[in-house]
Amino acid sequence: MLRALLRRWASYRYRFAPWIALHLRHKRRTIRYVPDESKDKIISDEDVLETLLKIFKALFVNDFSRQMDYFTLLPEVKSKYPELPTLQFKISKRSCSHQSQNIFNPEEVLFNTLGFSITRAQSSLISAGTGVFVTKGFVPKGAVVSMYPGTVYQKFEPIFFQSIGNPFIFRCIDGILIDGNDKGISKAVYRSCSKRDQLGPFQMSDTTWLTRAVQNPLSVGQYVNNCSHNKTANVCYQEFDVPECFPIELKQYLPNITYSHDVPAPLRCVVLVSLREIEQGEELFSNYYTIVN
Ligand SMILES: C[S@@+](CC[C@H](N)C(=O)[O-])C[C@H]1O[C@@H](n2cnc3c(N)ncnc32)[C@H](O)[C@@H]1O
Repeated sequence: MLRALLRRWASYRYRFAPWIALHLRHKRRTIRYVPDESKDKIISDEDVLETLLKIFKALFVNDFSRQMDYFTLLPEVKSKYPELPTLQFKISKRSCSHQSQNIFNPEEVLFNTLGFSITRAQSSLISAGTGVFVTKGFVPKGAVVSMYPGTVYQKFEPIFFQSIGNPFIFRCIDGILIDGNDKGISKAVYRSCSKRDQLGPFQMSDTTWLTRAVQNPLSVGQYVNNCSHNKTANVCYQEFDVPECFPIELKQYLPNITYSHDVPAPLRCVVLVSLREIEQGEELFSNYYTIVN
């Protein structure tokens, strides 16, 4: 009996442990079944990488006046962005009249690049707090819609104090944990790890998801709520390991950082991928329960 129970628990790839523990007794819970661990991904890593590079490059170009350190210290970076001289002209004209450096805000860049924008707002579910909505445009099936920000902990790393009363601890399919809480001790840990990994003026991760003014508009995935029987899941989580070849100038938009400095593994990110077309005004819902056979 005990062995059967343990086997069942081991087959759960529960995404949010406290939420599962509280709702395990509910008979009508929604579950996502995956036939095999290798079949968990909806889209390929190459597609995820392509989308992230596309949006990060657009954010970088849009915000290029803040990137002068890259151009001065790493001249090869500038040669990768041939569109910059024209933009520089547009920006200097605009900043004279508006005292503004960005041409577009990050949500507009997202809309212009991927065809939709998302934001946090009061959930359409009663007492579910904040949720994430598509505010403009539409999301096609199989697209990267959002990212799950936070500090990445290997299975053996200490997370006890950060996890107390914390509903934002996400569990990856291989047991790696991501703490996406933007408050309290979790926030302090993320900021400290981010500062630790900074290379001179070059940031290796984004810290703005800890504030209301996000620099990477995809980094709100920690606020996506669990589906219900009336509101079925329209997105699902997918792990993505950042390859070594990832451009240094775009790392400033990655919303994840490893807890330990000396882990010889690639940086783990988690993206949310659309399971169907999602229209303007719809709330995003994921599934906090996954069973891998
Ligand atoms: C990862 S957080 C999601 C963000 C959360 N809504 C907030 O405002 O902070 C997970 C928590 O959201 C709430 N939640 C998520 N899905 C829900 C649902 N379907 N119904 C009620 N509460 C939900 C629960 O409190 C859960 O512990």
